[in-house]
Amino acid sequence: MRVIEVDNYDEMSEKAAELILEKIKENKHANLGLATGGTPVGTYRCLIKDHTENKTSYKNVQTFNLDEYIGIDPDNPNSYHSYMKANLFDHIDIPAAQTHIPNGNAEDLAIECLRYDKMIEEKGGIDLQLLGIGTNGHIGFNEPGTPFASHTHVVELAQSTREANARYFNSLDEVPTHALTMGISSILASKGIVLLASGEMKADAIYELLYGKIDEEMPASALRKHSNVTLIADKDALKKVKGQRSVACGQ
Ligand SMILES: N[C@@H]1[C@@H](O)[C@H](O)[C@@H](COP(=O)(O)O)O[C@@H]1O
Repeated sequence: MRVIEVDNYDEMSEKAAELILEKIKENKHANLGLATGGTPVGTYRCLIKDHTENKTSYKNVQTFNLDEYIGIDPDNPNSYHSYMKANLFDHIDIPAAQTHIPNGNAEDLAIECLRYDKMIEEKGGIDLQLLGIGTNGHIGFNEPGTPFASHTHVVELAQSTREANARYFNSLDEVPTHALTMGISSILASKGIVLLASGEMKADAIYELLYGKIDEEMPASALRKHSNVTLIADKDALKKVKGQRSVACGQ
């Protein structure tokens, strides 16, 4: 795993946007895997700024989001559909039909999961997957204990995840209990992965990711099985690994 240490959130966001833009320059038909949460908002802001100033085009890009809540309307301001529109899609030239997000309101969720994986595969797979990390090490909505072999599936959210995400809702009761998420195996199928982490809150998870066991109880540790992962983390997120950086943290 390549580790890029940056000073703060803004530098992390700029670096991540740079890697995404490099990918689009290399291949204007790039398939991008996108994430939600607070962490990638700055990256999306940098992409929007670049689009405005340098006119990088997304006309041929396809995007695939990691996850979506079950049981809230796509128009609900807290859905990941709304998040993606507000934070990125409404500000760049990507055609709506090329933005893909699991449908948490599908009549048959099992069929929706199969459809989503099949669609990603049929479109050639993901070239670059952007990821955040939960304080308990979750990626997407893959909570501790999720099999590494999992594909897109329905999950029951951990109480700690619901509490962490309650800041976006009026109350904890409003936070959905379930979600659809790409599985660990779907994530590992990406050709390249960029994981972002900022702030002290993520320091334990980053320590475990780099130095803990590769274990299903720590979902992000599966990333150590992938040969092309870049972690961009700020000083606060890397706080616990200081002095240990010479230890190999690869596969
Ligand atoms: N499903 C998302 C994850 O994709 C995200 O990585 C995580 C961390 O969120 P934040 O970036 O706000 O810390 O939260 C949510 O649960």
